[in-house]
Amino acid sequence: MEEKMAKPVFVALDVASKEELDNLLAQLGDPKETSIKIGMELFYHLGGEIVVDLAKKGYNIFLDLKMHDIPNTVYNGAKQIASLGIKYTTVHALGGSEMIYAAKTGLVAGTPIGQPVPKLLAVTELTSISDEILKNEQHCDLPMNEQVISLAKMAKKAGADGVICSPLEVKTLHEKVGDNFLYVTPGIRLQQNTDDDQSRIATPAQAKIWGSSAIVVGRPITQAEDPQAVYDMIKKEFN
Ligand SMILES: O=C(O)c1cc(=O)[nH]c(=O)n1[C@@H]1O[C@H](COP(=O)(O)O)[C@@H](O)[C@H]1O
Repeated sequence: MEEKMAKPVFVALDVASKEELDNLLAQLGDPKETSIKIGMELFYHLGGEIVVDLAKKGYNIFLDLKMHDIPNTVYNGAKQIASLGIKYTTVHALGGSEMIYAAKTGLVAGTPIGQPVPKLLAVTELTSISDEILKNEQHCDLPMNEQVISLAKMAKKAGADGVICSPLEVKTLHEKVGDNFLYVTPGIRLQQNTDDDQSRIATPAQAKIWGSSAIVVGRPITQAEDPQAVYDMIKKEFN
């Protein structure tokens, strides 16, 4: 993500079939201008082959499998992921520093010679987690901002290239964790109110102001009447 390049807006392709995927991609335009996120719904259905195909077409791919397991298993999983031609992938920061380091070394070991190593992003607290859930279900004594900062510092030390967090936390993360780290933010909504599963949300313009390195947008694009128009509008608003 060099400074002069447009910052990526990853479209979360959370669809259930190849047909829906093809329909959506046809509406998003030139693969070389399009950043996509493939998550568990599509990957569990279609597997790695579709990822390789899409990478060959030129899409900038974020493969979001949120690994969270013992270090040895994550190392071997990351090694496989690195062979698919993707640019970004995820682990849960709560898996700990040893697991994050294992993911990083697995990615390095599995990347074909001459190819760039995929960027490793550690999910801090999911954007669906509210202050109440953090306190009452995770029994975390820290406020959300501090918990995210603490996980981001740990992930950076362990070898991650960046974190996934809400745009609401990015300004403080720049101050406390540094500018030379990626802050990739889902929880993007076009208005301030939503009645869905997201909790810590912001608009693309706010994400830009607070310094997100990239944003992830699913339903506001995929469920729009004109996904291409909304995608183009969000890219402009964020860059
Ligand atoms: O890792 C992610 O991408 C992720 C982390 C997180 O904390 N919150 C979050 O929503 N996501 C993903 O970002 C996408 C958001 O989709 P929408 O809520 O439809 O915009 C989904 O694919 C989620 O899996």
